Amino acid sequence: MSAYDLVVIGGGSAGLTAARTAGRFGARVLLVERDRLGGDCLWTGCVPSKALLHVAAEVQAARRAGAYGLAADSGPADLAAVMGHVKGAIAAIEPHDSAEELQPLGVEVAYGPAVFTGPRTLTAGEREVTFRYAVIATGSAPALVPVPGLAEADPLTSDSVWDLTELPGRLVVLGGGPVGCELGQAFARLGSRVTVVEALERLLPREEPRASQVVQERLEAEGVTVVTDYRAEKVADGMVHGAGGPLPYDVLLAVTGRRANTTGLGLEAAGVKVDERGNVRVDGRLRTSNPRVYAAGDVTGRSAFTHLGGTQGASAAADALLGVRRRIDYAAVPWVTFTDPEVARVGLTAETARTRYGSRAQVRTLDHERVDRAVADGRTEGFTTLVLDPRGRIVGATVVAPRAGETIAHLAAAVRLGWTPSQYAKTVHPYPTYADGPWHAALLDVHDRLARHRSVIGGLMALHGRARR
Ligand SMILES: Cc1cc2nc3c(=O)[nH]c(=O)nc-3n(C[C@H](O)[C@H](O)[C@H](O)COP(=O)(O)OP(=O)(O)OC[C@H]3O[C@@H](n4cnc5c(N)ncnc54)[C@H](O)[C@@H]3O)c2cc1C
Ligand SMILES: NC(=O)c1ccc[n+]([C@@H]2O[C@H](COP(=O)([O-])OP(=O)(O)OC[C@H]3O[C@@H](n4cnc5c(N)ncnc54)[C@H](O)[C@@H]3O)[C@@H](O)[C@H]2O)c1
Repeated sequence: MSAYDLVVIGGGSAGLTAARTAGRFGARVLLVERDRLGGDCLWTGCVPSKALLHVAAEVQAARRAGAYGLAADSGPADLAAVMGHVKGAIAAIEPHDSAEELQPLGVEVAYGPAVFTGPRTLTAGEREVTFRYAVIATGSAPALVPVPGLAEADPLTSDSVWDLTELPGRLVVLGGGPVGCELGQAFARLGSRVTVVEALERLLPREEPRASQVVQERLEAEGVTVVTDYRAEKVADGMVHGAGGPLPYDVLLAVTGRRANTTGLGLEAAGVKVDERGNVRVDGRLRTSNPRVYAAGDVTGRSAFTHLGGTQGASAAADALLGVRRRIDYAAVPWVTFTDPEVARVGLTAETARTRYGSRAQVRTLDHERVDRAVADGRTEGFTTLVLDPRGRIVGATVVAPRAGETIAHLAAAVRLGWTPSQYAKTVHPYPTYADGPWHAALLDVHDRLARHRSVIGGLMALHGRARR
């Protein structure tokens, strides 16, 4: 039986980062992967989706070229060529996540499913292993909602959509969350007739209502049919059926959420408990109910993003091996939905702030008609919202704009550091960029405060004038 300081189960974003971190500490580390290193992000998530969105954006730009006197091509794209670009991006990134890259860090890789056999033992494929600590980083998988006929219709999911070789004619996307909106827009731009169906009253229901509205208007302007408040009741005869009428499809894509991968892991043998939603239950230090076993990434239900999964993986490894407690400030973790325009957020929405602070919450919104870069690009539909707590600190922000994902990083720092808008505004931002949105939103607050303290400033000016006389 081989013994390790740390055994990491799952070689996705969370597991790879946990293993690399532990390897850098000089620990004896085993990473167990049942399939292929890289996980969801590399093979079926972030990388393929962003590569697809890139091609779709280029196709969209070509379609608009007619407005500037160039011959615009309005036919459908060649999906095989598009997927060639997607696979190229995966192939270029794959080596960074490989066993060869891990080896110099002292991380061993074993292939096969990991199954706990006791609180400090597991099998990794054929091997029996003991560990001082383990990190469960087995991720999540697409979950089908229990709609009669849906499973039988064998819809595509975000796992299998990458195997398409021909562009769907009529594509119905069940689920208007980030995956549904990103993929729905991409396929529409490539030439499919897309219907995005959302059970709740708006797309991207976790975001600011205005962000949902901007995205819906954009999708509709690009030919997508958006159906909200629609509960699918049955799938039969090539149609989704619900109170809103039948929705016929050639290809059905079900992207209605995900479920943690815990089946067959032997969690009971390890004394690891799951919560009522099937996620591995963790405390603030990412320890499970077995203090020798940690969990990180999607499997915890406390992360659905690569950057957060990685951060959790590193924290879990440092906590286990060094006793270093790195509290993750979840309130300051940004995320982005990569539609066009992008929807980027950190922290509270205006509504959650009002629920928490009542009327003492303050909200500053700047329309991007006031952002010169947006005007130059013809992209003034976006906006920036800053949400302030009663002490005037930035506790939330939403940016809707092209490249909002780049803009949100500085706002995440502001939330983490508890900055007020005036502290944020002290950093000079380059002109003309979309970062002007948050900067000017912060300046709005500064100017408002100046206006409210006009008499004090008047007094100061008078004093200064007298001193100079
Ligand atoms: C379409 C799509 C687009 C996305 N886009 C983004 C984005 O733009 N930005 C972003 O931040 N996030 C994005 N995400 C989310 C992101 O992909 C996930 O949050 C992230 O990949 C989760 O990482 P993880 O390490 O927790 O799990 P995973 O990456 O799923 O890795 C888990 C690994 O564990 C292995 N495994 C499972 N069970 C066992 C077992 N018993 N034994 C051994 N190995 C096992 C699996 O084979 C897998 O390799 C997207 C997701 C989807 C579906
Ligand atoms: N850019 C990113 O960081 C990114 C991109 C994609 C996905 N992700 C993450 O991956 C996870 C999964 O994303 P997702 O979009 O699959 O799930 P999700 O849970 O975020 O969204 C699913 C949507 O489907 C809707 N829905 C549920 N049942 C339905 C039904 N019967 N009919 C119609 N609609 C229904 C839900 O109301 C919800 O809006 C999310 O947590 C997301 O944050 C991140």
